[in-house]
Amino acid sequence: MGTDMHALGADPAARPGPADPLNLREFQAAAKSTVDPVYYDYLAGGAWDEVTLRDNEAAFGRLSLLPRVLRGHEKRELDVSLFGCPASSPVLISPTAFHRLVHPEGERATARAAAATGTIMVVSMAATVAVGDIAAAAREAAPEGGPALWFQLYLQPDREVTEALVARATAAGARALVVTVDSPVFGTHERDRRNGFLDLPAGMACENMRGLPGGEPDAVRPIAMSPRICWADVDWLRRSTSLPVLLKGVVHPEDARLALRHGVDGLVLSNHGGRQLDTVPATIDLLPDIVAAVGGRIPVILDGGVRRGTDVVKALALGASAVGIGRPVLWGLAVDGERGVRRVLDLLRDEVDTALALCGAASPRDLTPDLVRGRP
Ligand SMILES: Cc1cc2nc3c(=O)[nH]c(=O)nc-3n(C[C@H](O)[C@H](O)[C@H](O)COP(=O)(O)O)c2cc1C
Ligand SMILES: CC(C)CC(=O)C(=O)O
Repeated sequence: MGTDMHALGADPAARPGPADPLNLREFQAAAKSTVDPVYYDYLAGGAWDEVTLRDNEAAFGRLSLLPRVLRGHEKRELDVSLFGCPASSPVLISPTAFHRLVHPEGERATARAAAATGTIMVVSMAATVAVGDIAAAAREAAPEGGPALWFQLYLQPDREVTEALVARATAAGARALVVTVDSPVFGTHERDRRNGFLDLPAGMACENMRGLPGGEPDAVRPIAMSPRICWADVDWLRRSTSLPVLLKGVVHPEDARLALRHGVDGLVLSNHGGRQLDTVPATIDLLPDIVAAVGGRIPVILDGGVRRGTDVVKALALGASAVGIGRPVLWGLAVDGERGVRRVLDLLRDEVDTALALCGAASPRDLTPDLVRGRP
């Protein structure tokens, strides 16, 4: 056959075996069959009726792509640079808690896969491996250039505790702070209530929360979600670190404008994968308004429901600088540890590459809003 049909098959080492998942959905199915159903429900679930959870994915399906033709590009360039971090694709790893629930290596394996593929990983404050150990694992996998890790933070009511967390992340080499602001209280996950999943199993803990000020040297402090947190806390953080500060979970255009006024460096447009306030719109539906509010002054990264290269292309065309994936990384990790996460990242990168080519684009910069249409 003259075309490079199934180019993946060209390299025997990269060729998937008959049972290997071929796309992110197949990874989800494979994860579901291996992960303890209680933990699977924790990963999969959303808040209350899970309206937002479903809509994040459904909304991508309601959009069509209208490609351009005859553009004469030979190959695509997927690299992006965000806050001085070069990345091999516009897809980054959104912060998710508790990776050791699905694989004994936990965040270490995820970080190795991220480093090996040149992917930015946002480490969750609720990681089951300490950020310093995650960074060490990433350095082993890709010694040159240092790990492209960012650190996700819930601002703690006790500023001394937040300060200690920021100091740890900075010492580990984190290149940006992602402050999650959609969680003044924890959303209600009824699947977890029904299953009685209220705490981590013995031997697992939020390692970043160990030995913080005000506690015993080895004690693990609970993560506080506090409705008292306000813009003054963002101002304080902005003053107390030289790292870029992003806010994750801004969905209202007025808050996007406020973020600019408070000197925030970037936004992650996110509804927490439908796990906080239910019935918030799908993030892809909110993107045009947030992009308009920001007016190109800071990058907007979108997450929620990204499962295909076409989803990535739609978000970039509508003005996102990059997208994040949450659950798919955990599916890859559950199925095959570091290799599984690598495969998830590689599959999505290949899909983005093909979708760009089919849209007549040579890079994310060529994607414009006219390529996206609402379905009639
Ligand atoms: C199991 C799980 C744990 C999560 N933990 C965190 C977290 O610790 N901090 C945070 O800001 N967001 C957390 N999120 C939200 C993700 O960062 C992200 O916004 C969401 O998963 C994106 O949607 P997707 O899973 O559809 O890709 C979590 C999501 C899941 C599914
Ligand atoms: C431990 C939690 C704070 C993690 C989280 O954000 C989530 O499960 O959605």
